[in-house]
Amino acid sequence: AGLTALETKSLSLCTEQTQRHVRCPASAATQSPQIQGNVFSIHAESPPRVPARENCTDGFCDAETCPLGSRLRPPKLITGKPLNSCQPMMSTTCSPTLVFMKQNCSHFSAPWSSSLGLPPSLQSACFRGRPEDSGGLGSSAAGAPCCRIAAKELALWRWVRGRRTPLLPNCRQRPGAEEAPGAWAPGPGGAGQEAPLAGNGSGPAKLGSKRLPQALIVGVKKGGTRAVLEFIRVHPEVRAVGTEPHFFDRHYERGLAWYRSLMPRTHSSQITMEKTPSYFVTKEAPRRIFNMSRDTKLIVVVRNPVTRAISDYTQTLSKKPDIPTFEGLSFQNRSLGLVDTSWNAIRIGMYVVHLQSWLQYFPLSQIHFVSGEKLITDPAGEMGKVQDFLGIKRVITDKHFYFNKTKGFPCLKKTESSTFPRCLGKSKGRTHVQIDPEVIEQLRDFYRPYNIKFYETVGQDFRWE
Ligand SMILES: Nc1ncnc2c1ncn2[C@@H]1O[C@H](COP(=O)(O)OS(=O)(=O)O)[C@@H](OP(=O)(O)O)[C@H]1O
Repeated sequence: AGLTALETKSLSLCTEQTQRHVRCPASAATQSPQIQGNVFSIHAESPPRVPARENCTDGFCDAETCPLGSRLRPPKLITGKPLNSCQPMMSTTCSPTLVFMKQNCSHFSAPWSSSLGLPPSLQSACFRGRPEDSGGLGSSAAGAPCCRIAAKELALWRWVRGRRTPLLPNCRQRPGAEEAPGAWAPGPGGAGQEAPLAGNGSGPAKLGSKRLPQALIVGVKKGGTRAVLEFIRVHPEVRAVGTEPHFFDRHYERGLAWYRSLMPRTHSSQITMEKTPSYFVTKEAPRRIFNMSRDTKLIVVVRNPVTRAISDYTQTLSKKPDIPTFEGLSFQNRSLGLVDTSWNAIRIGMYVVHLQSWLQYFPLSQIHFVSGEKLITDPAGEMGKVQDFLGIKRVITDKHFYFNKTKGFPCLKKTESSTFPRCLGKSKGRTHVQIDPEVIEQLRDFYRPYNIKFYETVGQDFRWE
């Protein structure tokens, strides 16, 4: 069974940019293959900026390094390449479907291509994936040899065929492995409401609709937001966007329909979520979120603001080694103890200041504060409270976590998409730069009144002193 002309073309429509983002599975997961005229293409818009591929590792993308818009480059047609030399093209294959498959690829073991019924030209272009292609997700990378690229191609192939073929018959599939919802999603819908899929009761229709989120993790940067999102999405009643959409801060002009198109498909009983930590310090975000829905539940992961600032600085330093010292940036006048509140790393930690904007639109009962510290020492306890807040059964419990000594953090025994244990990526749980203890003391003094006011406002003592 050879590919039709259309299918052949589809494989040649890949972009350089997408290749660079091949490690951004979740962001890609919102792209949708589209048939445009006679060719296969990607629904695309220009990105605000393009992160380097190496900044987008582990399937977890940092806000700064992997903005959602970055993947939305207009596709370039790669011409003149014969199909049987398309390995690089395959690695640039450009759709959500494809990248989602990456997550499942550890469920396959090669050889797989012959089981696909692909033509020999395509089979020869496939290869056994390297272990790191299995998703690069911490300890799960030890899984079966995996064909990330092959898996993508398979997904594309299946998508083009317009049906969901059974998973590879000759491949080992781990029990419990399941395809991510939204994997076979069509292009972005119209208005901001639900977008149910047309269907005949099989395939995508089973996956539900794209809905605007009912709950958001709005902050704070470096508080532990990724951990909360990855932990909560294990819950069967929660589906979440993997990358940070930055809709309410950077992309608001794109409209709710665009935003909704990024969402995973959910059933009516499921909660759609996303996390973008910068919302918490974005002046317009509370009003914009309120305008989307006044019932939106808000989660804020807070952490000792001094440690948070150092974490923030450590992250920036890892990308820009030439920046001034933390000590230098923290003060307008160090000897006078005058802290520079215009520096974002400092300003973000003045939680009570930012909270005021939220309280103008949302009652406190609609905002849940997670302790970033307890999230590390007692993840199940903190996640229990998150589940209560979301009004869902306490499914995520102690038995979902184990402490990974190498990582020094709690990790998941299994995830939403994999039965392998998984820790967060390298950018989570970094060793912090050493800071002059005197500066730390000065910053503690600076934050104390803000912290106290914050505890009073939210009725919770986070014990950062
Ligand atoms: N289980 C687990 N594994 C790894 N890391 C964990 C975990 N729980 C909380 N944390 C803490 O999360 C901090 C990163 O916070 P965020 O995910 O909010 O960062 S970001 O704003 O999205 O960049 C990160 O900060 P650093 O330690 O400074 O890197 C971690 O301390």
